[in-house]
Amino acid sequence: MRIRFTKMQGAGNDFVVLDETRGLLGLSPGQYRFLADRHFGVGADQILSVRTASDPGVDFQYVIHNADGGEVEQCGNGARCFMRFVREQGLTDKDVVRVQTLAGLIAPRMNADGRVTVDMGPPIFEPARVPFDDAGLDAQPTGGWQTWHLALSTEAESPIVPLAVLSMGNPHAVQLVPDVDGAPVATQGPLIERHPRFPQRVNAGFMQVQSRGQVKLRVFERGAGETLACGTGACAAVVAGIRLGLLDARVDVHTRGGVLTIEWAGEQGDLGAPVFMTGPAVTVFSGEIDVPDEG
Ligand SMILES: N[C@H](CCC[C@H](N)C(=O)O)C(=O)O
Repeated sequence: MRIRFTKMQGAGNDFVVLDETRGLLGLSPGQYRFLADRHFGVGADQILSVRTASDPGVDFQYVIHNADGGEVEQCGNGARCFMRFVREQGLTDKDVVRVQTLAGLIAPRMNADGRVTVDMGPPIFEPARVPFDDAGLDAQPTGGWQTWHLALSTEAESPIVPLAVLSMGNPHAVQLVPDVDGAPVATQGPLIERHPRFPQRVNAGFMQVQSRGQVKLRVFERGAGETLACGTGACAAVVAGIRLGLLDARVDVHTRGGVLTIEWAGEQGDLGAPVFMTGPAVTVFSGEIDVPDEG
């Protein structure tokens, strides 16, 4: 099957974007994996599908697949690229669009400076909704909130890691590190991602707090490995930092691929306040590719 695609990136988190507004391609997990493959396909962290929405008042549907072919609920950097794509492709002339995702409605806005701000909706803290299996565990009071001290393997000398656990529609486990560049992302990332207490796996964040308004972040993403940036990961890390009493309401998140600005009013106690993420969205190139039928 020959398909057209657009390659995009948001702070170095890269995507293959497919316009399915005129008909669904019906791709299999294997075909998504092929498109994401950096040697045999196009290469991307996620595949984003742009589809029409059925509900009145909703402009588009946004479907996300990780590089491993699995469909997921949300992708923040992808939401910014989604906004740039629908404008550049002439699918809308609106400055703000309402987009239906598996995680619920989001509202990306194209700013005059070319950056995109997305209302990512409110964070979710209930363990069962992350989902996180907290059976038999005691949350450890940490700052103004809590962390969960998880052994990363059954071996005797396994590290015990204090994790802040929450969801942005997709699951996140965030830990504080003194130096993000020296953090054990490659070793602990996969162990956290597939930890048995996360029944749908989890994105593993490593956050270095530099001040109440500046952090550095690396994320080992569920289904993609370490990416240069993770938008929902940046949202989750800042919300966790605010709840732990370490951050103010507006934070610049320095990732390996660029800077994202996250704002959350939850510090004033409104835990249901939406999280706003602002950052870049870049079109790299468009092309066509033959996708093998078996995928
Ligand atoms: N790996 C994530 C999906 C992509 C999220 C990330 N690329 C972002 O910008 O939010 C997950 O499995 O939940």
